[in-house]
Amino acid sequence: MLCADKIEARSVEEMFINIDPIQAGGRLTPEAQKAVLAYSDGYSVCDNCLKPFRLDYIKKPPLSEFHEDCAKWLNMDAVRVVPGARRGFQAVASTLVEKGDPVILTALSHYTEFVSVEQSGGIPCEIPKDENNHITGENAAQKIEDVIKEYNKTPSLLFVEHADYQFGNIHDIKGVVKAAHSYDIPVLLNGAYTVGIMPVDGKDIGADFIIGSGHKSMAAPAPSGIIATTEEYAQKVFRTTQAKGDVTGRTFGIKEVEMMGCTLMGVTMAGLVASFPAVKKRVENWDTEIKHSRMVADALCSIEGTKCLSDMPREHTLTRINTIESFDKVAETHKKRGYFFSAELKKKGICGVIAGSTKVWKYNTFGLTDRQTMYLCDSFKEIAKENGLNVNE
Ligand SMILES: Cc1ncc(COP(=O)(O)O)c(C=O)c1O
Repeated sequence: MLCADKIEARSVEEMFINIDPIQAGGRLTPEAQKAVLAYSDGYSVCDNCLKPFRLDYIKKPPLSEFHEDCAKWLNMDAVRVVPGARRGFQAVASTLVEKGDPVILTALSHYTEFVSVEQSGGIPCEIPKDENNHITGENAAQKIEDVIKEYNKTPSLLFVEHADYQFGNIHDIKGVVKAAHSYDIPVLLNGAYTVGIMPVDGKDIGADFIIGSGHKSMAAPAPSGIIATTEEYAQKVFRTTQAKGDVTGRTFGIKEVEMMGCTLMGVTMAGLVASFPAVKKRVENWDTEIKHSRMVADALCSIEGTKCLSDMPREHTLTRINTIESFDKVAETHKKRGYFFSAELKKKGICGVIAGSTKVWKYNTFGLTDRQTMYLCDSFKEIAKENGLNVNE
């Protein structure tokens, strides 16, 4: 059988409440699903690529408008699309980091940030998290001082997560930016878990770069994402090519080096653009998302022995939970061992918790309705009670 024959219709989103920590913000809107079908061919958004030949100038479909609107929406000066947040990190690091430069990351940085530093030959230096799993301006300032002393060089870039992938905590970004800017270090804000799900105001935050992930948080197909920056850094990161053919003398005009000319030429671009109006609207509902997240965290914490490892009350929809003293105790004697938990959730139509996890695990409530949220709370409590755990109602 050819592997292509094994790709079947995917029913997860229709049949289950999906609380997978990385999938919640990337589910397509109906508009994006329609656009994906319409633009399923290879270079489909390039039908009307007229002079100047570059993705961000295309008017039909309205890609140039998307670039402008997206920059405005983030209160930044310029935006480009990239195949995933990681390619945004790569473009910035490749522009600003020289071999041997120290680069500041954090103890909660994603591996793709480290890899982008590695590709550029930089030396990663981590800001430690504090006892509350937060990255603070104070710790950032201290780390910068230490790094300058150790390497006798000012770091060329600082990465910080707006909301981190481990705890879903929101960090002291303004404090970190203030510390970095007092040493003239540009700041890249990793908005993989914020751009597209909660309001983000670049000028207010003061970051030099904001990176978003389309498939994680902008209801777009993978791999997609955006890189937003200021006028000053747009000149650098979006510089155009100087390459020249030495036989024919050809030049390549307005193609941007870090974007390799053009980036998202088909279905990913169409999906990102089609979801954008709904994405802009949904960030305004962040208060409701937080209310839902708090309801679920409270329901889980009402189960005796369960501890929320993320900030409480929740300020984000991604949450890390410790059930070593609750569901894992059940797993010790259950005939399905740790698999009992995901199996019971599945019976109730809930998926997204890694099968076998009963110790420390993550979930994401983003996008659930009121009814789904209440159902999820009740389901966790029911599973607890049915397996002999105490629930504090
Ligand atoms: C915090 C964080 N940053 C960046 C990424 C990479 O994003 P992308 O897949 O869009 O490149 C991830 C992916 O899991 C992530 O969790």
